[in-house]
Amino acid sequence: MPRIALTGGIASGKSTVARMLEARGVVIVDSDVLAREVVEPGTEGLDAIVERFGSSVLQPDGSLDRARLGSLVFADPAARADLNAIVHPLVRRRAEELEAAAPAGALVVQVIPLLVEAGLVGGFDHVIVVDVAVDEQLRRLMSRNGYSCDEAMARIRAQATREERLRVADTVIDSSGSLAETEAQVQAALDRIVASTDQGS
Ligand SMILES: CC(C)(COP(=O)(O)OP(=O)(O)OC[C@H]1O[C@@H](n2cnc3c(N)ncnc32)[C@H](O)[C@@H]1O)[C@@H](O)C(=O)NCCC(=O)NCCS
Ligand SMILES: Nc1ncnc2c1ncn2[C@@H]1O[C@H](COP(=O)(O)OP(=O)(O)OP(=O)(O)O)[C@@H](O)[C@H]1O
Repeated sequence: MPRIALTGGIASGKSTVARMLEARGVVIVDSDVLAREVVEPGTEGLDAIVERFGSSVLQPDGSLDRARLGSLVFADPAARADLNAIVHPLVRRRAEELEAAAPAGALVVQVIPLLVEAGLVGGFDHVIVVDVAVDEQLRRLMSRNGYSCDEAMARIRAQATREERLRVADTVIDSSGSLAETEAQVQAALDRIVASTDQGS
C-alpha cells in the first residue's frame, strides 16, 4: 500500500477532508488528535511541558491549558521550537504504531499539519494538500476560533507558505468552495489513488 500523507495550512479543511476519506473506508491517523493524547494528564509529554513552561500552563484540574500555551508559543518561535521538540517525536512514534496496526490491505492516510515544516515529505509516496487562500484561512480562524486578526496571522506565519506546500503536492484539494465541491474532489482523488495502487500491485 502507498504511504499517504494529508497536509494543509491551519483551518484549510484537513479534518473535514479526513472525515470524508474515513466515510469512504480509509483509515485515518491524525497527528492533531495524537498531539492531544500524548499530553494528557499522567503522560511523559505533559511532564516535559510543565518542566519547560512551568505549571502556569496547567488548568486547575491538572490538564493542559491549550489556549494559554497557544498564546505563548505562537508569539515566540523559540518557545514553539521547544514545544515541537517535546511533542513531535511522541506523535511520530504513536502515528507509526497506529499505521502498522491498520488491517492488512487498508488504505491509511496520515494527517500531518506540519509535514513540510518538519521535513517529513520524503517518508511518503503520495502527498495530498488541502489548499485555501490566506484570506480565507484568516476568515475561518477569526469566525471559528474567535481569534483576533493578529492571533490568526501569528498562527498562519508559524507554518510553511501556501506555495511551499503546493510544491510538494501530488494531489491538491481546493477547499474554498462548498462542502459538496470538496467532497467531489475527495472522491476523485481517492479513485485516482486506488487506481494507481491497483496498477502497481
Ligand atoms: C500550541 C497548542 C497547545 C495549541 O492548542 P490548540 O488546541 O489551540 O490547537 P490545535 O492543537 O487544535 O492545533 C490547531 C492547528 O494549529 C496549528 N499548529 C499547532 N501547533 C503548531 C506548531 N507548533 N506550529 C505551527 N502550527 C501549529 C496546526 O495547523 C494545527 O492543525 C497545540 O497546538 C500544540 O500542542 N502544538 C504543538 C504540537 C503540534 O505541532 N501540533 C500540530 C501538529 S502534530
Ligand atoms: N469547502 C470546504 N472544505 C472544507 N472545509 C470547509 C469548506 N468550507 C468551509 N469549511 C470550513 O473550514 C473550517 C476549517 O475546517 P477544518 O476544521 O476541517 O480545518 P483543519 O485544517 O482541520 O483545521 P485546524 O488546522 O485548525 O486543525 C471548518 O469550519 C469547515 O467547516
